[in-house]
Amino acid sequence: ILGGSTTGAHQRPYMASLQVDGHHVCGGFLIAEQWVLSAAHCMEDMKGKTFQVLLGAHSLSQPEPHKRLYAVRAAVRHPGSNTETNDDDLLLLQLEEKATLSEHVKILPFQRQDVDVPPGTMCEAAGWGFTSHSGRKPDVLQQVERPVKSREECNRRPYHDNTITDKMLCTDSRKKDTCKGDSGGPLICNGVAEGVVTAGARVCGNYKKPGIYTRIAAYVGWIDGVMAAAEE
Ligand SMILES: NCc1cccc(Nc2n[nH]c3ncnc(Nc4cccc(O)c4)c23)c1
Repeated sequence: ILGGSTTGAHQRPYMASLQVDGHHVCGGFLIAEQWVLSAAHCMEDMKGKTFQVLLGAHSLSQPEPHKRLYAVRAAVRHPGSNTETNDDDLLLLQLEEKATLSEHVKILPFQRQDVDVPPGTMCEAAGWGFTSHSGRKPDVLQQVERPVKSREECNRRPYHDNTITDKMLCTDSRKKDTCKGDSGGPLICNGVAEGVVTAGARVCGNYKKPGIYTRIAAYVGWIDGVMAAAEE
């Protein structure tokens, strides 16, 4: 997160850190007791390594009473996701067991109505991604407030030039923005998860490349279907 601030400890108890070999690689968030939603691109540089999901954390390094690493029973990428585009950039992670919910570990509701967030709506992103262009990694959770930018404007040059589909949304990225390591985290508008951070052009903090998010409401059928199928 560029240009943001440290979150109050455990004020975002739905946040997940996706870890490979004990290192934070992506964000994610708890959408059900045994399910974390994140971004498919987070699984790209995995080379068959194993994911773990850290819940209940504020600091990535310090011992905290409610921090707990969960093994992943299943990782389900959206079938439309691929390395060439930002399309369908969603990943569902089934935890090895149900998360123990508490004041520090909670489910974040997501938007189920497939209606665009009005441009200008102030939303929040959070994560443990880069806090500087030089690649500084924070130890504690960061957050930033960003206004939604209309798809019509976001699709113009010099912005994203017609690559933003109806299943994506944009936020202004002037100085304050998401960055490497924030992928997979939520965009929260009025207390509801509306988007999932996707890297897009990978540029951070440049107004010419607004932040891009996958619109969760456009994938409710897929999300419910994957979770239901695992219950059978
Ligand atoms: N703001 C959009 C966004 C959301 C999530 C991730 C990303 N960026 C990135 N995703 N993956 C990456 N691999 C390498 N470098 C990256 N960005 C980068 C790194 C240092 C300085 C800088 O200005 C930008 C990214 C960008």
